[in-house]
Amino acid sequence: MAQSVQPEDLAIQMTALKIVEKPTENVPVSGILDPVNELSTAEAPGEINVPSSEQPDQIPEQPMDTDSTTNTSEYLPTVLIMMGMAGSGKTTLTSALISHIYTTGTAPYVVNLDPACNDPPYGVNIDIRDTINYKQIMHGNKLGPNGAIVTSLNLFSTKFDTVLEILKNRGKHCKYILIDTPGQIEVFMWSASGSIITEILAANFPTIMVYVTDLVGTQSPIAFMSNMTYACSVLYKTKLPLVLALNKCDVQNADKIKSWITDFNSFHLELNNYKGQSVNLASSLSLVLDDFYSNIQHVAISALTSIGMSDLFKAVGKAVEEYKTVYRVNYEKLRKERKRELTMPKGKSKKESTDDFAFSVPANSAGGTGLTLTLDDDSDELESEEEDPKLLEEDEGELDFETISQVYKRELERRRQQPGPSTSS
Ligand SMILES: Nc1nc2c(ncn2[C@@H]2O[C@H](COP(=O)(O)OP(=O)(O)OP(=O)(O)O)[C@@H](O)[C@H]2O)c(=O)[nH]1
Repeated sequence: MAQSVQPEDLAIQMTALKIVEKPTENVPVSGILDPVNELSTAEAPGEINVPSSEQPDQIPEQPMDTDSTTNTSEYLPTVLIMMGMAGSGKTTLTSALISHIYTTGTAPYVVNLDPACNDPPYGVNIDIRDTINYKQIMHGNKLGPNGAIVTSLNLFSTKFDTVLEILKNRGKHCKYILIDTPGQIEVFMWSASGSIITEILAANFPTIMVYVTDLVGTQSPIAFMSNMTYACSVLYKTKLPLVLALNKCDVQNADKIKSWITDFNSFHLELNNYKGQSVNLASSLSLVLDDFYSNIQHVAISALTSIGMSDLFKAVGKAVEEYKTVYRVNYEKLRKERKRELTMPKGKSKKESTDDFAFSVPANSAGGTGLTLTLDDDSDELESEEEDPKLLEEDEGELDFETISQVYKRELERRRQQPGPSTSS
């Protein structure tokens, strides 16, 4: 049954949140300034706890271009966001990637965004579970499991500026930042917080979606098509480069799936063996997905035995190039467009082209139960912010993402001050 959460309750919970960073044994974090001091001078709204017994070692600092507007991500770490259906092998793959990255002589930085997961088999630097008590959220707000995941992510995203500060500092000393996400793709992908987190990351680092597909579970063309439809929605929602990791090749040969991806006819040939309405749908969808396949790379891997890890990293390398030449270029274009609109005199149709602005928070996009972020299309608050000259003076590269975060917080504040049944499931 649908549940609702009083926003004022969540606003109170939000203020008590702390981002906890753990430089773990497995994932040493090195050469970093004292993050507590640094963040306090940076006026970050969140707090971080670093156990004093776990102070990081020193390593020489690498040069990094801090100008986020110039697309020189040479020294920036690559963010890999692990996506995929439940049980596809995201966590196992994250573990395999960590091992592989260690063999190159560097340590990755690891973030867990799944509030409901069991202890992962690797060290995590920032774990949403250290900030949010998922069970408390579920029981305290009378939510179901998915509603509690959405609410946990929404609460966590309000502190993501603190996480970003940490990642920027730690990222000077690592090549990869790995982000594990909940198995419920739609919960992450179609929640406002999922969009905010992904977009903030993509604005600051080369960010690649690694979509993990379970080869065993996608042997029938219908199951395969369902899975690819999900992957396609991730690609078009984020517009980020996507690498398809065909996982579990140790127990299931990937040749058939690869041929379906590369050869339209071989998929249709297989479909002929099936009957029913879903076959027609799969057949029609395959026409659409042909274009999708041409935009992605696919690699057969085994997260369990580490087969294919080198190929996966090669694909990631190409995806980073794509990020720089396609995503980043489009982002800069849209950012300039957005800035031009913001500086337009009042009365002009400044929001005309923002509907298809890839990086804005979609109205009514929070989805699910829990803390639902709903921005009115003609929000006065948003307009007044657009006209705020202070905002216009801010770092151009981060303007849109600052705005998202501020709008989010202000929306919570507004709801807190106007109690009423404004969240719904
Ligand atoms: N044979 C084989 N099993 C695998 C492989 N990768 C993962 N598994 C198994 O698949 C199961 C699910 O793996 P997880 O890594 O937990 O999958 P997940 O996508 O993180 O699952 P959720 O967190 O529930 O979304 C586990 O039993 C793994 O051991 C693989 O490459 N080969």
